[in-house]
Amino acid sequence: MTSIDVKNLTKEYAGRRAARAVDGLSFRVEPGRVTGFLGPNGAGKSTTMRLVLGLDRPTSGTATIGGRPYAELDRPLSTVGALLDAQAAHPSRTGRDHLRFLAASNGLPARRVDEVLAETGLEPAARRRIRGYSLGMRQRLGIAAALLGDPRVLMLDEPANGLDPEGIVWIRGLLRRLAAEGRTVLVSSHLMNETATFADHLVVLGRGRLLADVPVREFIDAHSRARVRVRTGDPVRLRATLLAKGWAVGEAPDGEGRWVVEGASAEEIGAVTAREGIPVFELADERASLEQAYLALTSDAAEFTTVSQEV
Ligand SMILES: Nc1ncnc2c1ncn2[C@@H]1O[C@H](COP(=O)(O)OP(=O)(O)OP(=O)(O)O)[C@@H](O)[C@H]1O
Repeated sequence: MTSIDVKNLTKEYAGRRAARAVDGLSFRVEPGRVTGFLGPNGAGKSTTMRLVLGLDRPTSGTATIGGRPYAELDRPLSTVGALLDAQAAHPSRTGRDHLRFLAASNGLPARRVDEVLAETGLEPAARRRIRGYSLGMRQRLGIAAALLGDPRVLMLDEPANGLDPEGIVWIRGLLRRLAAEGRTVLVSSHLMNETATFADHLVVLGRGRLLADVPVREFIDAHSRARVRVRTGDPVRLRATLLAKGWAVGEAPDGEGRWVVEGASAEEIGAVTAREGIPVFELADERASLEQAYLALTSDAAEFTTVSQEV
């Protein structure tokens, strides 16, 4: 089983303000699931990926793939495939030549080029020069390159960037399939709701530190409060009754007489309104989105509370 292990990893960049891009970071990325790697701009996601791939040296700590540093892997492209910068391919080459070059220089069979071109839907553009590729096509080419060695581990930095809606559906399916095949899949993103559509697990960074290492569902439950949406024929009495019971009531944005009650369940509100004889036309639990939970966690940068899960 090939996991990514980051232990006490720290990276300081020399400069005017010696900043810690990564600060004492420890987490493990497990095989067989998609791990979403989240955090605001500058949180340290790309730096962490670069350190795992041996593209940068850590100030302290270790990053290993299957227990070994990247530099010690015998056939790196067959162990880990990465998409870091979709602009990295040479613009005057065709997509196919770019992949052929990568395959030849890494001792990979040429048939893999056709396989990954088919996998990423790039066959029609394979003989065109990369300079004419759209951002979405460059992303697909970067993903094709990552898949070339049929690796057990994939690390993709914002793979959905520039993809059209069809491309987004495609990448979701691809990520799910790669995980179902038992591969280790780490995917960074800014888009929380998007990440929830494909990730099983989350690693969240803030200012280079670990904020959360949890299953997606547990993350939402831990960081969002229950709330209920209720529509009534007697809003004045409903509001007064709920406030008297200590619930926070705010008017719902639809302006059609629906109220949102924070920190309550539909059962609780149903019981109260039945007891008080307040007519209720609608009553529903609302699920807080991952976006809300994520913002709640990262907005308070001072509160670096770590929610970790033993693995
Ligand atoms: N080569 C470098 N020299 C100096 N500082 C750097 C360098 N690379 C990154 N940093 C700094 O390290 C911090 C982390 O950046 P990083 O790119 O890893 O974050 P990120 O989470 O990937 O952000 P984004 O989502 O914006 O890509 C930032 O403050 C950034 O300015």
